[in-house]
Amino acid sequence: MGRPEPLDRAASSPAPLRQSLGRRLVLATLGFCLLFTVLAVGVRSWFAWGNAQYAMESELTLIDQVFRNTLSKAIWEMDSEALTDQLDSVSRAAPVGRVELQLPRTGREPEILTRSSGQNLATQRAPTLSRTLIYEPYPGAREVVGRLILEGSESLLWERLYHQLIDIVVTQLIQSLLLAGLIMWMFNQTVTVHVRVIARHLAQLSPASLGKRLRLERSARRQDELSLLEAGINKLQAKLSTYLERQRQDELDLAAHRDRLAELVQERTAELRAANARLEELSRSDPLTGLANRRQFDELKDVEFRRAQRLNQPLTVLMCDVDHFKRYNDTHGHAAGDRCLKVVAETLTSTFGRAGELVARLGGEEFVVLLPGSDQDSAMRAAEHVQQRLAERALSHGDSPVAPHVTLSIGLAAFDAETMDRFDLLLHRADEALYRAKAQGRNRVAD
Ligand SMILES: Nc1nc2c(ncn2[C@@H]2O[C@H](COP(=O)(O)OP(=O)(O)OP(=O)(O)O)[C@@H](O)[C@H]2O)c(=O)[nH]1
Repeated sequence: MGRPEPLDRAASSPAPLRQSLGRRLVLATLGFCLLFTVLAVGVRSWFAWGNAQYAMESELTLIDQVFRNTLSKAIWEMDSEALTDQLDSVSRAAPVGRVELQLPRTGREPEILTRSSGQNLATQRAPTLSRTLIYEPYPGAREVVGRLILEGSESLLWERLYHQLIDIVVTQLIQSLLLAGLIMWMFNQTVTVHVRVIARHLAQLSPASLGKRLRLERSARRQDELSLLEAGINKLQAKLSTYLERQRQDELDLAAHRDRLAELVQERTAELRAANARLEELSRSDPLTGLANRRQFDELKDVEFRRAQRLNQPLTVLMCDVDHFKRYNDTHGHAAGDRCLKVVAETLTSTFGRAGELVARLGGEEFVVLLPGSDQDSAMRAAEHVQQRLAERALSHGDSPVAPHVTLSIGLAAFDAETMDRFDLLLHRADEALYRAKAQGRNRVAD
């Protein structure tokens, strides 16, 4: 068995990852976190600004409460030195950017005394507190002595916001980065690791390993999309395995059928060959005696004749005819006639059994013997020997004037290269000799 081939060669090793899901998720999370950080910083800064304004307003209120009575008293008593000291003290307070004291004068514009911290900006985003100064020289007598306007220090506001802003940005960034890291770690632990296991499993899959189930290394209690994917892959493998097994079985059955068919074809071919050989033999042999028939004789006679011509070898022909065979048939019956013909055939074949010698039945009670290599004398002796052997068989012939048993008349002709240029002439000579043998009284050999 060779090494099992992966289902798909292209998938045998996973392609290198150009972009991992985890990396994309981290980048997206980071982008989102940065956007979120910017928005959160903006919102928190807005609230921080509001809180700073509120805090500054509280501080100004406190300053107002601290200095209101002493200022009112200094104005009432027209103690300009104390008033100046008080104003300077108020303006030196950190939250105060500018302080203005309006002193009403009868029939004239109010006198305005101002102090600035020197760092105040012109935009006036800082809170402003405006209070009426009232002095009570004795209980129940309330006198309005002026108006105190406290403007907060905007530069201080910005400074405080700046410090808060750094805190906000740093904490927000840390939050975002921690969140992105956490998401990345969780995604890696819960998804990416298992997706890689699935990809590796699929890449190593081959027809031989279809039975190996995919198992994700995580709690079996988890039932989510990855569980669906795991179950789906295992189900698909099982189906594929069944399908391949059935296909393998079908192929085996098909191969068995094919082999059986090939055997049958071989058997039939052998039978046909044998039948053809048998037909061929039948077409070339006499069915009654089994001797060569005229067709086979005609095929071989010319071969032997040409060989005798070429090699200048002797060749003789015996034409044999059963004497008064018609009478034999009439006396003993046709079936006995058949048996008689068989005995004559056996006698001939047992006498002429050498290689190249051919005994054929030309038809009826007429036989021919082809004797290559035999000259006239030896052929004569052989012919007489046949007659003798037939006589020994003593086949009774009840109506033969020649002998009480079946006899043969034989005409003999030898090949003569000078007078015979084709076989028919030799055969004709043998026929003439047979005619002479008959004419001379039958049961003899004539040449
Ligand atoms: N039983 C049998 N008889 C056959 C067969 N073929 C031919 N014969 C018979 O052989 C006989 C031949 O008769 P003829 O040609 O007159 O020859 P004959 O009687 O031998 O006379 P001669 O040749 O002059 O001695 C006929 O009666 C044929 O019917 C055969 O296959 N079987």
